[in-house]
Amino acid sequence: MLHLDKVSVRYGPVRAVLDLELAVGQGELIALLGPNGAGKSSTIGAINGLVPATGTITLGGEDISRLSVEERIARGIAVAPEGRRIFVNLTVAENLRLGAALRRDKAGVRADTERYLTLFPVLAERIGQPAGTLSGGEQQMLAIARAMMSRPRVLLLDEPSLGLAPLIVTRIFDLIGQLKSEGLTVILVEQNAAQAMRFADQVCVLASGRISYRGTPRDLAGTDVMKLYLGGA
Ligand SMILES: Nc1ncnc2c1ncn2[C@@H]1O[C@H](COP(=O)(O)OP(=O)(O)OP(=O)(O)O)[C@@H](O)[C@H]1O
Repeated sequence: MLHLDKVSVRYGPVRAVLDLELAVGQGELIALLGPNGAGKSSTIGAINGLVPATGTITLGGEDISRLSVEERIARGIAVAPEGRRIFVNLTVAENLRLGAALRRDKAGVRADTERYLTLFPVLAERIGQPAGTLSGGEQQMLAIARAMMSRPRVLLLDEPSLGLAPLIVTRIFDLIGQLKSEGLTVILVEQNAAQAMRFADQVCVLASGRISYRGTPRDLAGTDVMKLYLGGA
């Protein structure tokens, strides 16, 4: 579904991502782990087009490397960014509508709105409230629902657990697991390795812009990577 070939990101003299190779199949979830500054967010930015990158990115066989952010959204790439970045002064309903801004199928947008309000009932209860009045967990749910409103084939999730209580994190990962079970392809940047492993088909550890480890969650059991990220589990 999504393939990265020799993708690199530079910020002036800083080499944030170096010749990254990544392949994710339809309905797969790949977890990107790694310390602060490893290049995880830059990788997400390279895929959605917000960060200039070299190399080749293909989606369903089509080269999207030179397309704009909007063109990539139209082809099925959506991001729920780190820090959520919802529009705090707009209502929940308005945020959801913006997620579907590039869609012309009004009936489909209505049906998807219903669907995500059913999947995230707390958003239905707060549909007319400014998004800034939602709790952190609710804002994260809104960020995911807003991203899903563009009907993505690939959802990029940047640290969905950041700053949230464990119970809320579990709830959010349950929802991510459900979307994956419906065929969504997910690239997940996450510090909470235990949660990321629940649904991951592949785990990649980035260090200084390169992949230092790649394997299935089962391969990871008992390795140093596991000790580093799961405190010796
Ligand atoms: N806009 C920018 N200008 C210059 N350097 C940047 C910029 N954005 C990121 N960097 C640098 O690129 C490297 C990778 O950053 P990136 O945010 O991709 O890492 P990360 O793995 O997502 O880290 P974190 O877990 O802290 O979010 C870091 O050294 C960072 O300082």
